[in-house]
Amino acid sequence: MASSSSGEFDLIARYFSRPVRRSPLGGGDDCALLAPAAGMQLAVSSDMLVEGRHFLSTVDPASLGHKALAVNLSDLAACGAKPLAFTLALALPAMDGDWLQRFSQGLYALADAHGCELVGGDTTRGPLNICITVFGEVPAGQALLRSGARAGDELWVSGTLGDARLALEVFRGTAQVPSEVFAAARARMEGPTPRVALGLALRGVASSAIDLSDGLAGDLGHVLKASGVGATLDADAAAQCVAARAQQPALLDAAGWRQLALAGGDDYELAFTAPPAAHEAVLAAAQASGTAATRIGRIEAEPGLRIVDGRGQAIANERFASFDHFG
Ligand SMILES: Nc1ncnc2c1ncn2[C@@H]1O[C@H](COP(=O)(O)OP(=O)(O)OP(=O)(O)O)[C@@H](O)[C@H]1O
Ligand SMILES: Cc1ncc(C[n+]2csc(CCOP(=O)(O)O)c2C)c(N)n1
Ligand SMILES: [Mg+2]
Repeated sequence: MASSSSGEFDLIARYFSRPVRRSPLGGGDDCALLAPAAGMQLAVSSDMLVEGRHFLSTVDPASLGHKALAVNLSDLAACGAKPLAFTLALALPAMDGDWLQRFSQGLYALADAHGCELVGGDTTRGPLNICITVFGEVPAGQALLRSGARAGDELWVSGTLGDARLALEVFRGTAQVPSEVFAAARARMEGPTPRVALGLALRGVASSAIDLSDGLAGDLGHVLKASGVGATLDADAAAQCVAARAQQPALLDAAGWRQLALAGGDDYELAFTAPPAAHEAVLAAAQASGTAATRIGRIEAEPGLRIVDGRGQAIANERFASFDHFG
């Protein structure tokens, strides 16, 4: 039922009603209409951001708008899907024009960069909460899945790991780092880059993929389970992917860097597998998409995740717990 004030509809009209060009119908009716091209499947994913749990109340609203969409686009990237459209469900404690202006700026900037149109949503009063559903398209049967890893495949990760967690620990007061290290880590925490171009380039190359949100070790476990395989993961190779390490190598010891890389969370990178014969094709996909790709292990027939150090020795005395809302 409509609210008694017209504020809700003014808000939607002012901040979230740009005309759509690629979809047959955007917001304003009871449903939006999408028209994926012939032969394409729709890829659909939802991610919610809750104040205090996914972001701090002090975050710049433009960053929040960016991140709310980025974490969703990251799921499309993991499936090798091309972004088409998204919906935005928003609970707001109050009507704050300045906040909404900046939030929508950050949101639309990333949406425009990916040709992904806002086609509808829902707006209500309540504790600050942002839920986006993205729709992408992928040629039928070509989506990258968690279930495709095979024994003998190489295991790869894109970009950098652990820096978002480092920034979170600084905000929590449990870590102290030089200001330039904090600035870079904070940018990764508040402004992740969804690896959409890499996901597209990995279609037909990667055997499986997942995006990393809860932490590499835990998220990799989903791939292993879905694929019915195991893996050996070189924790020190993964730990080389922490960008802060290049800036400040002595900040942590080897175990500390491994913790950030394997159990940091909030990375929004892709972990993916590919047969050794596709090694050069993976490097070409990484180069074509302007994203680093690092080999961090191998898929094996024996179930379970075996975490080793750079010399191949088992690491048994470190726990790599992934983020769990109810854990
Ligand atoms: N409330 C729900 N109802 C139905 N399915 C759900 C629900 N919550 C999660 N799922 C499904 O469970 C799976 C795991 O959900 P999760 O939110 O952890 O996704 P993810 O991609 O692994 O992580 P992230 O949300 O960080 O992207 C997904 O396939 C998701 O669609
Ligand atoms: C204030 C604050 N506290 C903690 C975190 C870390 N964090 C929250 S949810 C999540 C996993 C992905 O979420 P989901 O599984 O819901 O998609 C991570 C790593 C943060 N970013 N901000
Ligand atoms: Mg995901």
